[in-house]
Amino acid sequence: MGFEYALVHAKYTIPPALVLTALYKPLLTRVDVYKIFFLITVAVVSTIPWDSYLIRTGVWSYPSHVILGPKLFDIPLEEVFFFVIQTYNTSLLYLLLSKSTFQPLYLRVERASTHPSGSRNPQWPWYRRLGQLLLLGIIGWGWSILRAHGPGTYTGLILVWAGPFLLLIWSLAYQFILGLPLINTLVPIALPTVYLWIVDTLALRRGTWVINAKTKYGTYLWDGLEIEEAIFFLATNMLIVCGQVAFDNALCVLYTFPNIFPDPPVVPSPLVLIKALVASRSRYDENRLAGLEDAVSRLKRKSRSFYLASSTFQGQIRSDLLLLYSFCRVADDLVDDASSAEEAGAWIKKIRKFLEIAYNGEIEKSAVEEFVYENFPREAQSALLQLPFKKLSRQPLEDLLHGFEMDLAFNTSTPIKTEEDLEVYAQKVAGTVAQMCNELIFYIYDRNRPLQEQQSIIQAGGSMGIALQYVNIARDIAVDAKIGRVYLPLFWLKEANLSYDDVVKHPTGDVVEKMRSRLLQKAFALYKHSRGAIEELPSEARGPIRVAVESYMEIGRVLQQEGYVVKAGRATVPKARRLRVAWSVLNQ
Ligand SMILES: CC(C)=CCC/C(C)=C/CC/C(C)=C/CC/C(C)=C/[C@@H]1[C@@H](COP(=O)(O)OP(=O)(O)O)[C@]1(C)CC/C=C(\C)CC/C=C(\C)CCC=C(C)C
Repeated sequence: MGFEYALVHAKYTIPPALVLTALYKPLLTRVDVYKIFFLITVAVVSTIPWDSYLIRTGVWSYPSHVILGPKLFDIPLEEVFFFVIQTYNTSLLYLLLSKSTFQPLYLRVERASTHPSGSRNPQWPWYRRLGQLLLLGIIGWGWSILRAHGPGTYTGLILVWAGPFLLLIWSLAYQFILGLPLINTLVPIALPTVYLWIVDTLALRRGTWVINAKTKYGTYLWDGLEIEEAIFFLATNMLIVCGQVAFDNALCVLYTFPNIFPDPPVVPSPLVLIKALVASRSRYDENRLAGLEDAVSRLKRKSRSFYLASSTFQGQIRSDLLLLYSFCRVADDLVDDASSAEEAGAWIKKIRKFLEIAYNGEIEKSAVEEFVYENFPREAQSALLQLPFKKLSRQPLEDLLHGFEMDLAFNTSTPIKTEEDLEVYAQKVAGTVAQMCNELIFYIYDRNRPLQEQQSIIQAGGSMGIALQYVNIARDIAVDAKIGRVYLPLFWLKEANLSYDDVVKHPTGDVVEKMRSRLLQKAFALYKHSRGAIEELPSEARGPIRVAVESYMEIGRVLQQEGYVVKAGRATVPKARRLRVAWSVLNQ
C-alpha cells in the first residue's frame, strides 16, 4: 500500500478541479450539472472494461507500493477517480470557454439540391463523409497493429477503443465540431492534454504507473513522455469535448426549432437528445436561424449592458430574450427614425395590426408572413416574425405601442407634465419590457407557479423596468434635447423657473444636474424596493437578471460620480467595470 497515486490527484488533478469549480459556480445551471454527470457516467462505464483489460493483459501496471489497495475490476480506485476528475475538469473548462458563445448560430440547414430552395451548404455532407472515412481509417489501422501483437498493441487498443466513439459523435455533431469557434473546441482539448502530458511525464518518471516494454513503440514525444500516453490523453480529451459539443448540439436543435420540437423540456432525457441530434437537417428552419442572427447582431450593436447580460442566460430563454429585444428595438427604431410624426404613427398602426393578426389563432402563419413582407422593411421582418408571441401576453406589447405614441406626442405637446405622467410613460416603455422578460422566464422554467405569486413578481419587475427607464432618461438628457425632447416633468422645470425650451437649448448646468440627481434618486428608490423579487425568480434566471439589472443601474451609479466619461453624448460604464459588476452579482 502507498500514497503515490493518490498524491498525483492531491497535487495535480484536484487543485484545478477546485479552481474551475469556483470560477464556473456562479454560471452553473441544472442542465450543466446534468451534462457533466451524464458525461462522467459515460466515461466511467466505457473506460472500465477497456482499462481492466489493459491491466489484466499487462499492458500497463501499478506497483503495489504506489496505490492504496482497493480495486474495481482490477483497476485501482485512484485510476477510476482519474476518469471522473479528468472528465470533470475538461468539461468545466469547455463550459467556461463556451459560455459567451451563442451556439444556435452554428446550426446549418442542409438541403438536397432538388429542394425548391436550392442546395444550401452542399459541402457539409462531404465534410461528414471525409471525417468518417478518416476515423474509419484510424480504427482500421488500430485494429491491424493490435492484431500483430507487437509493439503497436497499446496504440492499437487506444485507437480501437476511442475511434468508434469519436466516429459516432462526429457523425451526429460534425456541424458543431467544425463550426464552433476554436476557443470552444481546440482550446479545451489542448490545454488539459498538455497539462496531463506534463503530469504523466512526472508520474512515469517516478514509476507511479508503468507501461509494458513489449506493447509500446518506445518512441517519446519528449523526454519521459511515451507516444502512447500522449495519444491516450489527446484521445480522451477529444472524447470529452466532442461529447460536450454533441450534447450542446442536441440542446440547440431542441431549443431553436419549435417547428420540430414545439415544447421542449428544460432538462431533456437522453432519448429526446438523440431524437434532436438525428433530426434531419433539412427540417431546420432557415428563417428562425436568420432571425436569431439578426437579433444577436442588433443586440451587440445597440446595447452593451444587455449584450453582456444575454451571455449569462442559457438555452431557450437566451434565444427568446434576444428575439424579444430584437422586436422591441426594431419597433422603437421604426418609430424614432421616422421622418415625420405621420410616418411614425403609420408604423405604430402597422405594428398594432401585426399584433392583431399574429395573436388571432384563426389566421394562417403564411398570411401573417405575407403581411410583414408587404408592410415592413426587409431588415425589420425577422424581428417581427420571430417574436415568441405564443409565450407572451398581448397586453404589454400593446402598452409598449402606447408608450411609443406618448413619444410621438412630443411633436404636438409635452406629454410629461407631472411625476405621475413620467411614471405612466416609463411603465409603458420599460415596465412592459420587464413584464415580458418575466413572462418568458416563467413560461420556460416555472409555468406551474401559482398565478398570484407570478403576478406579484411580475409587478415588482414592472417597477424595476421603470427604474431602468429613469436611468435611461437621466443619462440621455442632452441627447434627447438635441431632438427636441425633454422627459423631465414640466412641473420640475417650473419649480426651477425653467421652460421646456430652456432645457432643449441648454441641457446642462447646475439646475439640470439637480434634476438628473432627483430622477436618479427616484430610480434607486424603485430599484431598492423591487430588487428582492429577483430572488423569487426561478433559479436559472436569478443571476442573469441580476446582471441585466445591475449593469444598467451601474450607468446610474456612474452618473452620480463626478467627471464621468461621456461617449457620443452619453455616460458610459467602462468595460472592466461592467465585467466586475456582472461577476460580483453572479456570485451573490
Ligand atoms: C438580457 C437581455 C437580452 C434582455 C433583453 C431585454 C429587452 C427585451 C430589452 C428591450 C429594450 C428595448 C429596445 C425596448 C424598447 C423601449 C425602450 C427603449 C426601453 C428602454 C431600454 C433601454 O435600452 P437602450 O439603452 O438600448 O435604449 P435607448 O438607448 O434608449 O434606445 C429600457 C431602459 C427598458 C429596459 C428594461 C428592461 C430590460 C427591463 C428590466 C427588468 C427586468 C428584466 C425584470 C427584473 C425582474 C424583477 C423580478 C425585479
